[in-house]
Amino acid sequence: MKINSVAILGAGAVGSYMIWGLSSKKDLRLGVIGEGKRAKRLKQGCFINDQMYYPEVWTSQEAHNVDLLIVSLKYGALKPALDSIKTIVGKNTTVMSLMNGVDSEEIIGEVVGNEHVLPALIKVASRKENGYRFDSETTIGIVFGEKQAPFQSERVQTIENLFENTGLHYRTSEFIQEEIWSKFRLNVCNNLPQAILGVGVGCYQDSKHMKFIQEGLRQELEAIACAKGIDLSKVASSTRGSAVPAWAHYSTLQDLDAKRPTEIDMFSGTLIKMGKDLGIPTPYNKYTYHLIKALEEKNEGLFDYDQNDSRETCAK
Ligand SMILES: NC(=O)C1=CN([C@@H]2O[C@H](COP(=O)(O)OP(=O)(O)OC[C@H]3O[C@@H](n4cnc5c(N)ncnc54)[C@H](OP(=O)(O)O)[C@@H]3O)[C@@H](O)[C@H]2O)C=CC1
Ligand SMILES: CC(C)(CO)C(=O)C(=O)O
Repeated sequence: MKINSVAILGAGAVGSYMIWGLSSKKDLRLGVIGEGKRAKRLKQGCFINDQMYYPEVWTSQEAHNVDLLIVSLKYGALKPALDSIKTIVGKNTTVMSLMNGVDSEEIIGEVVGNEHVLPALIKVASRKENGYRFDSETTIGIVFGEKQAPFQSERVQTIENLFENTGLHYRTSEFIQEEIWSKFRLNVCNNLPQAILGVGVGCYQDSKHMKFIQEGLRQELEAIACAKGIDLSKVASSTRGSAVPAWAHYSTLQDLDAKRPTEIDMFSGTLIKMGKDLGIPTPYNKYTYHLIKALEEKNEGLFDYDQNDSRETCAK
């Protein structure tokens, strides 16, 4: 088996890493999904690390039964794109979601069948800056694998062959669910408190208060993982091996800074729902969820009160 065609749904920061790597692959049909204005823009090329790339631009129908579909959407765009994913996936399509969080695979699996979905995650720091930009050398890259044996399945080997000699960094894992949850822990514990305070990631080392909040989030997440049978001790700590400068802003803070909606529903929102189903209290996540939602409202101008606003709210 060989992969002859790959479609990328979400040609943003993560999608650009995949376009960059897979464009070097001879004999591969590489397309990005886009319709209307987005298609028009994508046809002008994708500017990545100071170079222009021209993947084909396909509608969902044109991409039907592609060998590999890579989903790299923001969480808020996933549900609106499910019809498109359903159209793209054919009998032979494998779907790999590189989205953060722990439920994109399940959401996609519900509409296309879980047998099409190969669980995965990506560790990359890619950002919108004169096109998209990342450091390919320091990128940890894609981790993927079967949920159960045989781990070296035909589709795993086929994807390894696809990524070979592309410059993409990748590895396979026999503990993919734990790997995904470990990345989730990294995001929930590091992205969220710093996003509320609006400071670099060094805050967890420099402030015992920030560390305290981080710990609260971590304990709730680990209790939920444990109740779901996810043994996080099976994978090395996801923070090990990736040096991050103290000033670094993870994606949630980047979203707030750019006045974009965050993916808080995918982080604390999912944990709150899971906690409710499992009878596990999640007060740190609830507080964090509502504060980040309120910061989104602040960005939308909800609290732009002015001196002429005559409404009275509470007593002095
Ligand atoms: N950025 C990073 O370094 C990392 C991000 N992640 C995760 O990866 C996921 C993607 O993030 P990121 O790449 O940063 O997000 P971006 O916003 O950069 O990219 C998402 C892309 O999806 C496109 N899109 C939205 N809806 C559709 C649709 N219906 N059809 C086709 N394209 C669509 C958007 O196009 P348009 O702009 O036209 O709306 C945009 O280009 C998130 O879950 C994130 O948490 C994981 C690791 C690192
Ligand atoms: C931590 C990082 C950069 C790792 O890929 C990420 O996922 C994020 O910023 O949300």
